[in-house]
Amino acid sequence: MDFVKTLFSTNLLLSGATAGVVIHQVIRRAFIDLYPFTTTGSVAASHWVLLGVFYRYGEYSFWEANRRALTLVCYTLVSLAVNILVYRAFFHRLRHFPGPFGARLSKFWAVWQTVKSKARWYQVTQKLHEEYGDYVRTGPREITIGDPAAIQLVHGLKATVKKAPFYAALTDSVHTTDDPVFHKERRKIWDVAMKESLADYGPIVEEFTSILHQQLDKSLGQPVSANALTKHYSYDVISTLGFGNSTRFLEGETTDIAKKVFGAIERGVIAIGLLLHVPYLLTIMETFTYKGPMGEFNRWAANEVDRRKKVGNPRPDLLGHLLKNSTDDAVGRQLLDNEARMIIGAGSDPAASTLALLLILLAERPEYQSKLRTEVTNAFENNTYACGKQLPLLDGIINECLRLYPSVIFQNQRLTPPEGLTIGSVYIPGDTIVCLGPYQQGRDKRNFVDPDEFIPERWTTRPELILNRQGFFPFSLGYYNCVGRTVAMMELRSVIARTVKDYDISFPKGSNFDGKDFYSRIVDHFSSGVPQQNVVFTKRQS
Ligand code: HEM
Repeated sequence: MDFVKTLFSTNLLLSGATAGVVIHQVIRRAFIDLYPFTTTGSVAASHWVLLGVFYRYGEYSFWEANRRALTLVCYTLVSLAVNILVYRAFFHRLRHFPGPFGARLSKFWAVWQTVKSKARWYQVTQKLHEEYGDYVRTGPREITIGDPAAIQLVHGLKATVKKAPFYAALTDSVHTTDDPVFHKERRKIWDVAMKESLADYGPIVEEFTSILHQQLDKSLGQPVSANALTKHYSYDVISTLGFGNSTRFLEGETTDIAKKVFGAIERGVIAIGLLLHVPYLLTIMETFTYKGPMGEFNRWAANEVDRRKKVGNPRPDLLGHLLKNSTDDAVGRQLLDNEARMIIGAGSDPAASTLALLLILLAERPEYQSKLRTEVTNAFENNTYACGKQLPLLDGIINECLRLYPSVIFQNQRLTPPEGLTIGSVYIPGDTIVCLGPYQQGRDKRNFVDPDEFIPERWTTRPELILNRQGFFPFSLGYYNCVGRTVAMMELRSVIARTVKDYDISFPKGSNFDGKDFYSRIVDHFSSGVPQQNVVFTKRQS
């Protein structure tokens, strides 16, 4: 009975309802969801404070004081939730933007759409643009933009936006930070590291392409997984460029630890694809999985940093530069561990996806293999090819692959400055997350003629098929663009040029490859996940 009396106490009900209104007004513009532990801690702390107040100043037993404190906290939370939902639905500064009703209320709507679309959020946003236009509200404080006029304002060098809270949800690195000052300082170090070693990276990339070919020679005429082959290649290359220590996947001499680590990365990116809509869950996941599924990866990266510190490296590597430029304390050490993981995560998956797609696109189009072969053969000097070298059709094929299927398919979320952002006649209020991605722009009729068609000539002999070149930014743009772009292009050029020169690429006999179905199954987990596909390599007579 006491319990029922407490539960229906008018005083508690009114106090809770009022507290909900007040708290909502205070936190309305803040990203409290970025601090899940502080938020949960504050709720728990408020229960204990209220218990103390009721016990000390009210004439209640401990258990009654506890009941009243709990009831008041619950009423406050319910009132807060109602306030938040009503405000988001009808009074929010983004209320004039069209979009599905559920998206106004919570980002869990986007999580649900991701689940329903089998991790193809990029297809969901594409449909939303068709239904609602260029500016669609995809979250309580999020707008997805399809308007090409916004590209430079969101990603260009003069953009006033910064990285969105998603980036701050993960541990600090050059990529995962929303602090522009920290990013600028750290990015300078990465840029110098890349620039100083570029000439040394070329021969390393070529060496691994030779190893890849040695492996192909062992399985000529047999089905080979394009996904596994390119993943092994990109892991081996990036672990050597990054740490001076190849994972040796291509040669099949890898360790169990490396296998476990890279299995953990694959599971990790799937979780990121789902949870990037709710960054606070990413923070929680990262905290609790340090010793869990991703723990193996974290420990491996930390060991690599230790090993690299001890042994030095006669070959130039990225970590060597970062070591020289990080403080020798706990903060510097943590940053190095985070960036060691970054090197592998950012450096392997996107390059592997693009390489796999290039092999599949070429297997589908033997006519491009023969055109490319002519171009590449003429570019060989003394029987060698320098992967830094641009070739028109080769780069056209790579560009067309990245335009149609960008391997970082994430919409590069940004946050508008407090004064907001104006694009033509559209005003987006301050502190809004804006999403503008390479997939949607690459497929836009305002940027490309026949945008869904694979036409490499638009980059060579048919420039009239490109209406707005700015619509092509698979490596992003501006200050936050890809630091590894040149290395990535070296890998793509080296593998594709040399493979097409020496091999015919085809699908296994009787496989009836259905391109429309295959490409529609590409999934979106920050980088793109390419469905499993076998290809066959046949050696050409030189
Ligand atoms: C085909 C291959 C690749 C593609 C398509 C690609 C694409 C991108 C894109 C779109 C971004 C911006 C992401 C964002 O704004 O959240 C990015 C950032 C980044 N990429 Fe790449 N990338 C590739 C390969 C590489 C390689 C080989 C490395 C080498 C380590 C690398 C390192 C990075 C880093 C460190 C960043 C963060 C840069 C910053 O925030 O300042 N990427 N990449």
